[in-house]
Amino acid sequence: MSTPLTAKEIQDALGELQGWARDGDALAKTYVFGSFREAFGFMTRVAFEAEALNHHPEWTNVYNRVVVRLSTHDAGGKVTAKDVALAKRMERIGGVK
Ligand SMILES: C[C@H](O)[C@H](O)[C@H]1CNC2=NC(N)=NC(=O)C2=N1
Repeated sequence: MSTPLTAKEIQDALGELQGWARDGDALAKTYVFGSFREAFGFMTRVAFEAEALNHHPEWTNVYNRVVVRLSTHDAGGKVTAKDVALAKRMERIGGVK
């Protein structure tokens, strides 16, 4: 069972995650790319990371934009360390947008 992070732990994590914010009980970021191909390439690479982590994003793609929300279903939809880990992997892939 994943343990939900405290509000302070979430804020501390967000301090290291550029462009991310708390959205209810999730971490959220909107990535904007130069094209659909770039956006979908990002999603493809993240998909393999998510599988490796066994932790998956809730995301929407419209053309060059990918809206991401991360929370942990197994923790009642709260934010856990797994969400922070996946966000950091996404930052390494997507970089600063
Ligand atoms: C059965 C499978 O291991 C679980 O459903 C995993 C898969 N990916 C997941 N992703 C997310 N975001 N939260 C989870 O609790 C979760 N659990």
